[in-house]
Amino acid sequence: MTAPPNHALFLDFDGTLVEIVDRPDAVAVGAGVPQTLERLSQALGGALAIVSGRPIAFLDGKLAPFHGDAAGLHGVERRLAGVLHPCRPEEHPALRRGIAELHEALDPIENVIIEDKGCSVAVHWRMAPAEEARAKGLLEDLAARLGAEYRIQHGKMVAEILPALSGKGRIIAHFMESAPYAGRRPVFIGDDLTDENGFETVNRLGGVAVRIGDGDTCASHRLPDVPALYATLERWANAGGVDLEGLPEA
Ligand SMILES: O=P(O)(O)OC[C@H]1O[C@H](O[C@H]2O[C@H](CO)[C@@H](O)[C@H](O)[C@H]2O)[C@H](O)[C@@H](O)[C@@H]1O
Repeated sequence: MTAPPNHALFLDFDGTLVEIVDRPDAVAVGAGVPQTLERLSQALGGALAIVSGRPIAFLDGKLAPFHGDAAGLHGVERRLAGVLHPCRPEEHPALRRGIAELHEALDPIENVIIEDKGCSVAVHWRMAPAEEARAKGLLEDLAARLGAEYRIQHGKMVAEILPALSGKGRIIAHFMESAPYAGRRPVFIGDDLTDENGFETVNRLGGVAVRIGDGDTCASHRLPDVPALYATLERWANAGGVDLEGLPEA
């Protein structure tokens, strides 16, 4: 069956294109998935973007040789049609000082991980669940001191501080105003709280949201897990585009 050539596809990374693992740097993309993404991107006329909380440089390292459109740090940085708008850590001096303070407070605590992403910072307690309250408390204190230019984003056993003008919904809407996305129907696939904001946007734009795994969601459709997504992407690449028929409802 040939899929109609009218979709734009947005894909989250952690929990969607890779399984959730204990250490943020230990994620691994399935064999052949970057090639599938490349074929699917070509079938969609380039209207395929990775939309993640990770830095774009990290995504590039994990997804090579795929090097398509991407939004990193929940939209703080973006690459569209090969043009990169990077995040600039030097524009965030107060955040940088705050990250140094977080290191002082949290480095002595075993298995709490600080992920410094330049213009944002995530604190992970997956390997130290008893430290959740302390980690969140320190981040909330720092966010309060940083003021209205920053916000907190909660995720799976992680919380992060980001520039306030970030969000997956906002960046998906931005991509949808530009070629080759404009005029297409957006489809966004993700797994986490951070993706619900993107789901709301594609719903508003008449698109389709797909949640990976369990949990309350405003997505209309659901896939059970990462392998099910891999199979779906492969099927779509072979069909020449996104085909929503048969996708389970949420
Ligand atoms: O927007 P995403 O691509 O889904 O990224 C969201 C955050 O995901 C990462 O953390 C999550 O995955 C880790 C690796 O599996 C896991 O150890 C952690 O518990 C999860 O919360 C990533 O490390 C963050 O930077 C992303 O913002």
